[in-house]
Amino acid sequence: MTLRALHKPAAEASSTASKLDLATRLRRNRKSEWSRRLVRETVLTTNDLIWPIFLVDGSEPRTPIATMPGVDRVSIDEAVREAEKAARLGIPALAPFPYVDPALRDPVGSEAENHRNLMCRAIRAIKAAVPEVGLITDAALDPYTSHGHDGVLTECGRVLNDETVAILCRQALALAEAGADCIAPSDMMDGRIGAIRAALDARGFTDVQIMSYAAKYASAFYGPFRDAIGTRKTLIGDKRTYQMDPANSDEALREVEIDLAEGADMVMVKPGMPYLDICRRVKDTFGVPTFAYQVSGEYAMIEMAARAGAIDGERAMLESLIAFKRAGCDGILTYFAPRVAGLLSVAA
Ligand SMILES: NCc1[nH]cc(CCC(=O)O)c1CC(=O)O
Ligand SMILES: [Mg+2]
Repeated sequence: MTLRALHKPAAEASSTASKLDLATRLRRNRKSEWSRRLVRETVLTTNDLIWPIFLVDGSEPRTPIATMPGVDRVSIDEAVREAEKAARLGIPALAPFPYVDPALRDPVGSEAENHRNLMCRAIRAIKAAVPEVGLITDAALDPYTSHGHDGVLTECGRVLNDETVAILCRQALALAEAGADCIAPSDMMDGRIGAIRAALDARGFTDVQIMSYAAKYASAFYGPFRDAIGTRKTLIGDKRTYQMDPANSDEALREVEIDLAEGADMVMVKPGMPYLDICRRVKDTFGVPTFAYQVSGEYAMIEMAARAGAIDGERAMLESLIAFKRAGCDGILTYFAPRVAGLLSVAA
């Protein structure tokens, strides 16, 4: 029986059952699709999407990532195709991440400063072909270090803050020089936003934006990402001396406040779904462009559960993304970006 067949006249539907005397019945506004559309408080649009992609050198155009079904590492040529796809679908920006040849990794991440590295070559190629798609490029050393940390590691296992920030500034300059529109420091060193802003400005890159990974937690949900960029096996220890404790919320506001004072144009909360309370507090407190990263482990949970038949993948994807909008986010970094954009363009 279809839903339409259930729409019987009220008189016929009500009969002997005893009636509650309710002035307000919230279900009235939910009774049909037109009404649900009318009272909907938030919308998800293609303008809300940032699409993270993984780059790799070599002869293969695409290599799969076992823990992220449906997401591949792509060559630079293929990344240009992805950027063209983003433009076609109306996705505003891409966030590329490199799988760096292990032979190029060293303790201080020197390859990050190489103006001819994989990221810089990809940025130039994408910007030459599809200049209208924004490129939001990660500044952090983990793809480039032999130990997988986001900064310089001492022999006794400490990640050095100020030494790392100096390198991040040079990395940011290489990215900006290659044509990056926005630098996204994801390392969680103290003071890096101000230092990167000053370095960019000193070299004339005053229009290059900074999206700060401001409240980034030491999370188990980054597992598949570390497979994608090849740091899961090499990472020594964990990142709890620089990424935030999942138990903290007030501290996230301090992180955001400081990054804004240092010149961040946009801020990010990461991971996403387990941290929607943080998104809401950040948006309510500062009223600045606020983004969330629906990270690799969140993607994997939804996608793998869907492939196993446990949940409806398309609905779970859309529900997870509208939740970010409801929590106050202006946009979401999500591996689902092309799929969602495809759906939204069909719906429009
Ligand atoms: N600078 C590292 C970085 N940048 C983005 C992610 C994770 C993104 C994801 O899981 O999708 C990470 C992982 C980490 O901190 O170990
Ligand atoms: Mg900070």
